[in-house]
Amino acid sequence: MASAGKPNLDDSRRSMGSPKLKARVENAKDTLCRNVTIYGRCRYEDKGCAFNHDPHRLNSADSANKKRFNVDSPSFTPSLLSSNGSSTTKKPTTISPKAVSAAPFQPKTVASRSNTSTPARQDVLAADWTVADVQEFVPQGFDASHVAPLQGNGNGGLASAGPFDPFVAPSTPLGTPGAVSQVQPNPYSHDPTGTLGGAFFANQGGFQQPVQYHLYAPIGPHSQNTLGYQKNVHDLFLPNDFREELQKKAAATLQTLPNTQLPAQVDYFHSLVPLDLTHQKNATTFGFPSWVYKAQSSKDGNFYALRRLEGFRLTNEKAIRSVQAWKRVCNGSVVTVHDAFTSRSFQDSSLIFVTDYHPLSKTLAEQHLGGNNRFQGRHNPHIPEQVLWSYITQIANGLKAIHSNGLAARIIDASKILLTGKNRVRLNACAILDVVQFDTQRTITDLQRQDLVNFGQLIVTLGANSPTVMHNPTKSMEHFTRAYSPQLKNSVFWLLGALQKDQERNIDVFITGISSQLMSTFDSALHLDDQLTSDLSRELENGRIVRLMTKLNFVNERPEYEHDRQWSENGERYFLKIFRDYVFHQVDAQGDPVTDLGHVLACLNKLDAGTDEKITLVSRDEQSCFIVSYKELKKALESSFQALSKPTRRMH
Ligand SMILES: Nc1ncnc2c1ncn2[C@@H]1O[C@H](COP(=O)(O)OP(=O)(O)OP(=O)(O)O)[C@@H](O)[C@H]1O
Repeated sequence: MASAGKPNLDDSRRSMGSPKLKARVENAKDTLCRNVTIYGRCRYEDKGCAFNHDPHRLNSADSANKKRFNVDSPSFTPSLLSSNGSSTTKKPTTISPKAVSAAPFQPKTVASRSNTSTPARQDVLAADWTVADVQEFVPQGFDASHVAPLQGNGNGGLASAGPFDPFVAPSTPLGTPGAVSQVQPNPYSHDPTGTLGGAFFANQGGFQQPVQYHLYAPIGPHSQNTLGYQKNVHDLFLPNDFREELQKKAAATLQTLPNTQLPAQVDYFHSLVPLDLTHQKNATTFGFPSWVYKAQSSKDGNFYALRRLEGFRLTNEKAIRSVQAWKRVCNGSVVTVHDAFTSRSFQDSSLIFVTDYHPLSKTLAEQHLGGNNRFQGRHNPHIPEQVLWSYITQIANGLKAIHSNGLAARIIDASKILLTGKNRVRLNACAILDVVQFDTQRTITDLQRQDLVNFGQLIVTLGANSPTVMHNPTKSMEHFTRAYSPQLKNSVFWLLGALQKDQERNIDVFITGISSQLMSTFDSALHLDDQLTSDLSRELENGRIVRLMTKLNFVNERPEYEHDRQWSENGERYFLKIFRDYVFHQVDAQGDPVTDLGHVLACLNKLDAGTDEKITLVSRDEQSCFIVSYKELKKALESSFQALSKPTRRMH
């Protein structure tokens, strides 16, 4: 009930000189910092955090301090509790002060993903040789788990390597001392420890308390020419096409193939689904027919791509050891290699390579050349120069990582480069020739120069939209010169001449030569990053609101409490019941339902934030009318939910 005699306890409007505020700052010293409770320590302890960081000091404090955990406690949850905000024309309603101690919503159990989706490993079809069998010297205490992402994550899995934020002092060591230098921390990644991502309890970092979670600040980029009335509900959520793409990728990842002839188990993989579009045996690339499958790992429950080389017999155990070096190539332009082993699961002797799986990816040949020589007559659209430069930049990035690891890609072919997103390419099927043609006499420098030549031929082939264009080099170069800028032509010519010994030609020199194009591709990547951040911020609210609605629905309309006056028709639950009508069941002047998503989101956000704004709630029979603040509703919801979570507290 809105009691006239009580002061208005609206903190946000208080002046700094308020005696109550001063008392709060005093009290903070006696309040254990919530960062200490949650994380064990507060990184702002020496940087001005006003709260107490020594639990012992708190324990020894006199009992008067304990009394300070009351409505004035400067905690994260708005804890002002009084009957000042509500009024009823029928019966006075108060909220129990116990609501103040209501804990925040925590899901009770979190099922481990691998526990639910992963059957136990069965070692019935053990392989003859695996990379893991053949131990190799690993320099400086290298920990493979730091560089082996389980799924491609767009930045080559660096997120798992303990990214480094140059603006934040690290709270934990970045990795084992002496970790291999190739595993560079990504300065653009977010703090994976979550220490900054969660609620920020101390009065630090410019946050005002309470944090106004219901305030929306749209993050750019914004479309320039839209007026207010042109906005619609889609502006609040992920763009439809992006959502659709993510859903299709998830569906492809989870696809299974019942009644398949494929083996049920290949070493530690199961649920194989073929990814090849044709059943034609093609041994041109590797010297053996190769097949690609999606499969789920029994070790970690994740999905991988398995490439099988049919009929391969391993004669030299050192050959498969060469894959160890590939496991260390962790780059956004290379499909990460995880493992290799021989297997008899396909009733033959096969060599299996395990790599990242990129759902719904196509090869560049499928995208631009009409598949593998199959539809040569088909007209393929011309690839714009900017797209070619983007491919060149990404492939150069991949080659740089490969060459600086002392390796060579050996296959740079349109049929072995994956398009995993819009204009996003990754070198695939690396490592295979290192095993299959282990006995090659060519030096690594020679193979790296050959990579550059293959790279040049790939660009000419793509530029001409024809897989056979390199059969007639003069004609193809003439075409390329006509269709593209001199800078692009010169770069490609330089690559094609990489085997000439006249001058030093390596990937570093090439990258220096195309630096202006690197900047433009980098800028596009930054724009994409901005766009994705903006899209992500729209989704930010959804998670919170789902949790809030879940809580509301837990509390409202429980049949087992139907005759419990304490539960549904009395006290705080009654507010919530009428509040539910206020949010979802409003009708307009004609009695038609109001389905205004904006109203729902605004109400729920205010509820989540516990604002001081008051609303009028009218019961369905129009006999009761409450004026109640969101702050009180929030407390009512918290305490009702707590009562549900703790059965012993039930009132019957
Ligand atoms: N790591 C991967 N993740 C997802 N899909 C992949 C992966 N590797 C290959 N694929 C898909 O599997 C299919 C077959 O790949 P493959 O490399 O065998 O190409 P191909 O066009 O069949 O060439 P070839 O005729 O030489 O075998 C392609 O559609 C490709 O997009």
